[in-house]
Formats: sequence, C-alpha cells, structure tokens
Amino acid sequence: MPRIFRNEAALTPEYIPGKLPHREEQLKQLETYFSGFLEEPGSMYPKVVLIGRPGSGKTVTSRKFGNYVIKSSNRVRYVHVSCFLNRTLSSVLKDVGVQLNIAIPKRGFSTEELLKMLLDMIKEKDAYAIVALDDVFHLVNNSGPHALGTLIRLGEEYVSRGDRYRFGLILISQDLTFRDQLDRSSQSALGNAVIKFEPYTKDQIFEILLTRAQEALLDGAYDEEILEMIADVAGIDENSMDDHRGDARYAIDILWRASKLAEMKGSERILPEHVREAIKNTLRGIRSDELRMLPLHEKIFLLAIVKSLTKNPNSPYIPFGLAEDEYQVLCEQYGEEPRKHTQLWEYLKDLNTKGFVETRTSSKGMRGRTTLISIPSEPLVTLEEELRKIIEGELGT
Ligand SMILES: Nc1ncnc2c1ncn2[C@@H]1O[C@H](COP(=O)(O)OP(=O)(O)OP(=O)(O)O)[C@@H](O)[C@H]1O
Repeated sequence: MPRIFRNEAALTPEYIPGKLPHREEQLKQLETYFSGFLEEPGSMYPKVVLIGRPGSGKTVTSRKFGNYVIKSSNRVRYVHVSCFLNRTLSSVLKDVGVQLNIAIPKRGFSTEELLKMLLDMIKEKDAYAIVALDDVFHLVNNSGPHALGTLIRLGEEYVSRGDRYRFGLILISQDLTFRDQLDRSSQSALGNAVIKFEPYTKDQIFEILLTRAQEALLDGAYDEEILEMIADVAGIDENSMDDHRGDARYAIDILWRASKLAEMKGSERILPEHVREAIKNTLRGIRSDELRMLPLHEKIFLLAIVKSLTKNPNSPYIPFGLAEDEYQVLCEQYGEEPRKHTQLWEYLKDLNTKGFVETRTSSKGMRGRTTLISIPSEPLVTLEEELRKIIEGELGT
C-alpha cells in the first residue's frame, strides 16, 4: 500500500514544529521581555500579554519560547497552564505545583493557604519559573478578576516576605477584555506589554502548511498546489465575512484529514478531491478538546441535538422538546440515568454561551413560545462522529 505520512504526529495539535513561520517577531519580543529575568532570575517580575484570534499561534509560540527558556537557563523553568482546564485559582496553583514537582495537598486548604504553601516551597527549593496562563479569560469569567489579580500582584507578596521574584507571567487571551475587568492596582501592576497575533493571510498559511507538510508527509505525497488550495479557504480574505479565517489550526486539520483520506483510499498522493472532502468534514469553531471537557450528560444532550437536526434535514432549527426526546433515547442506549428537564436547560444555556449551538425563541404557533436550537457552522456528520467517539471512550463501551 502506498504511504503518505513520514511523521503523522507533526500534524497533531500538540506538536511543536521546528520552525514557526511568521511568528519569529513575536518569539523575539518574548525573549526580549524576559531577558532580564533569565539573566538574573529573581531580579524582576515581568508580565506579558499575548492576544489574537483562535489559531493565530499564541499557544505554540509561548511553548516554543518555553523550549528556549529551558535551553538558555538551567535555573528557570517554563510552566504552561490551561485555564480552560483550570478555572479556579486553587486549581491553577495545584497545576503549577505539579509541573514544578512540588507536592501541594489536593484538598482541605483554602486558596490563600495553598498559595502560601506554594511560595514557601518554591523559596525553599530556590526555584524560578515563567508561568503561561493560556485562555486566561476562563479564569476571570469563572472565578472573578480577583483570582488573576492575586497572581499579578504577587510582586508585593514577595517583597513583604523578603523573598526574590520567583515568577514571570505570560497571559494568553483572544483580546484584552479580561484586563478591563481587573481592579486598578492589578491593571497597573500588569503593565502594557502586549504582543499581538494577527490572523494569517493566505500566503502565510501556505508557508505554515509547507513547513508542516515537509515534516509530516513523504515528498511525493503532495503538490504545493494542494497546500495552496487549503490556504485559499483558511487564510484571511478581505471579501469574506467569515471570521474563522486566518486560523492555522483549521488549515492544519484540513491537511491532516486530506492526508488520512488519501491513505485510506490507497492513493499515492493527496488529490483535490481529498481536500474537498476534508474541508467538508472539518470542524471550524468547535475544538475537540473543548468537547471533551463538557460534562458527560451535556455531551449526550449535544449529541441528541445533532441527531435531531440530522433527522430534520429541511429545517435549520429543531425545538427543545425534540432534542429532549432524542436525549432520552440516547440515555437508554447508553444505559445512563437521564438528567432532569431543568438540568437540560442549564446544559443548553452553557452550550449556547460556549458557542456550540445557537438558540432563538419562536413566537409562532398555537402552543406559545418554544426555544429553537440550531448548529449553523459545523458539519453535523463530523460532530456526531467526534461526540460518539468521546462519549463511548468515556463510558468504556
Ligand atoms: N506560525 C506557525 N507555524 C506553524 N504552525 C503554527 C503556526 N501558528 C499556529 N500553528 C499551529 O496551528 C495550531 C493552532 O495554533 P495555536 O494553538 O498556537 O493557536 P492559538 O492562537 O493559541 O489558538 P487558541 O486561541 O484557539 O488557543 C497549532 O497546531 C499550531 O501548532
């Protein structure tokens, strides 16, 4: 069977590529902001904010900078914390502790006590770290601005305990709305160091795809035109209103799917038809790690919404009641006790705020107002496939 991949892992979302085309500038800025801290750890408390739309390379640039930190200093560590996964200050502190090999108790202590323990142990170990808080707005939205303010104002804490500055801080977010929510003293402690990540143009996406393809695919498996075809749909386009454009994650995902299709069909190379099909099947706004994070029954309810919409191909919306019936059927299939009506409402509200579904209220009809649900921007087949995989994995079926 002909082969397509040289190293498939190079097309996975976690992979840190050898080169980051068009992010050299941002990487350099990070190195400059932290040079004082790296040369003389503890002498200052640098804080930098990275902002840009999804898929503009914030996470991968920060992680790449992390590799540079490890190479250039044997005293400073790099710690990357996802606030999508850790939405409270205590959970952030525990994650920092785990990554620095500092054992802090799992439960039974207040956040202030945990912070004190962490700082004591760090002092005792004489450790230094640059901590990146990814998707930091989740921490602010969930735990209020005070949680983040505490971390930003840690400088005062070090001074009052007569210790050196132990951390540098990188805050990653889509925009600066999280900063506006902080109190004045935290805002001024944070300062104005902001590095911007613009959405990628078609040419930039092309180059990113080319460097990734060189690592991931065999030479004969693709033509540059195939990469151009993907860059055309993923790069920003002044004439398009689509705000998912400029997203490297989307582009790389299409390339991976097209490569998989070529492999599955026994083709020697990736063909335009594989790309077309891959585009049709690639999730846009929804990320599978975000799906994974939903509570089990919220996932089952979302699957019920997807199934109801699939069964009604002529209508863009389905009423809440239909999704609820489908949910009961799914629970029976999975051998799960269904959640109550009010809980399903909570799930729907959450799915709506997270942008997985759109809702509207209808005033039409005899039976008063109903809530209508739609999923306008994702391919239902792929979403169903992805959800089933995750749910069945979780249930061990
Ligand atoms: N310049 C680049 N070169 C190579 N790969 C890139 C580049 N920029 C982004 N990528 C890849 O695109 C994907 C998305 O990038 P990343 O996760 O860094 O985006 P992000 O801005 O942090 O997005 P989000 O806000 O959704 O977390 C990753 O797989 C990353 O490796």
